[in-house]
Amino acid sequence: MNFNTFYQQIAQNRLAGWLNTLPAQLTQWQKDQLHGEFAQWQKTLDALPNTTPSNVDLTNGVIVGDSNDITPGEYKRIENLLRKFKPWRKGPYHIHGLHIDTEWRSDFKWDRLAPHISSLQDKYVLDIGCGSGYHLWRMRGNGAKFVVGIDPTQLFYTQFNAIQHFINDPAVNLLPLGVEDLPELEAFDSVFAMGVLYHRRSPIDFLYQLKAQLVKGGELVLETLVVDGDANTVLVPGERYAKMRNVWFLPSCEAMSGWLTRCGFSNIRVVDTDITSFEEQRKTDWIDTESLQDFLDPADPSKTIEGYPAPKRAIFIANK
Ligand SMILES: Nc1ncnc2c1ncn2[C@@H]1O[C@H](C[S@+](CC[C@H]([NH3+])C(=O)[O-])CC(=O)[O-])[C@@H](O)[C@H]1O
Repeated sequence: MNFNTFYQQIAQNRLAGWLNTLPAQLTQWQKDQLHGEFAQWQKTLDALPNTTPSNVDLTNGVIVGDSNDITPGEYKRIENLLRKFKPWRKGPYHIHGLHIDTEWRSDFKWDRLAPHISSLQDKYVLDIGCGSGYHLWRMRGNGAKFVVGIDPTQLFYTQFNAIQHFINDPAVNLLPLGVEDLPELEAFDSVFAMGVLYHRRSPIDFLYQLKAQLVKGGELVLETLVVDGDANTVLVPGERYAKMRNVWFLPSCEAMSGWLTRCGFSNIRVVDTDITSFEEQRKTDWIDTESLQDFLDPADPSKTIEGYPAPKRAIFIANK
């Protein structure tokens, strides 16, 4: 929980303006965290053994060393400690041969979008709502110069730090912030916002917040739940959608493209649509909670348990 290295880095780069607001925010955040489960997780992080990975592969996955780099005792210790950070939702991670088989195959999403995005070589990249940061590592593997993820969920921040413990790459960072905490940085070449728009009560304001992080001409990669329909179709579910409470707006692809146009984005493309499969989201022994199978109607998996269309996701790419 020491952000000094991050501050030193951004003082030297185009994010320097962020130093006007960020240290005060993070100092306040740190004051609020010094108790309960989070304090316990910090102790668990401190107990992780230091290792020297023989290789770090962020191109084909997030693959850190292999089991020959460590003793069987260290392997067991790493496994026991990392299991304390369940549920592991986004991944998978391979740490010295230990396969963290997460609920989501986040690599599937990466494979769907990777052929369509601009090269991240030497780019500044921001991932809003990055979860445990799986895609941050893949962005770095794609050549990004400096990667920042933000996510306000304490557990995901902790999981990121567990992976960072083994990779130790100062160019990849996760800050425990929400999108609403960001000033208008206008500094990132690419901004990713995946799986977040439907959690926002004001999706148009959210799109403006994303735009405010991009340099002129920069690229937005937005992934969200969509429904079938025309430019005027938007589903606002009842209290729950697929058992999730905080789901607000599910537009059709046409409606979503219209919102992006209204917010001043150009060159808007839908590069992929995909119905979430049981291969991509499923229960594993790295989560103790329910998963997709429990969220769909057992008699008709094309519907959620509430009777809405089952989760279908689309990837939009646009420029500022
Ligand atoms: N105000 C907020 N600001 C930023 N993030 C937030 C906020 N509120 C919640 N989140 C975060 O947004 C993420 C959404 S999950 C997508 C993960 C990844 N992007 C993925 O594409 O796999 C989607 C899902 O599982 O429903 C979570 O990690 C929240 O903590």
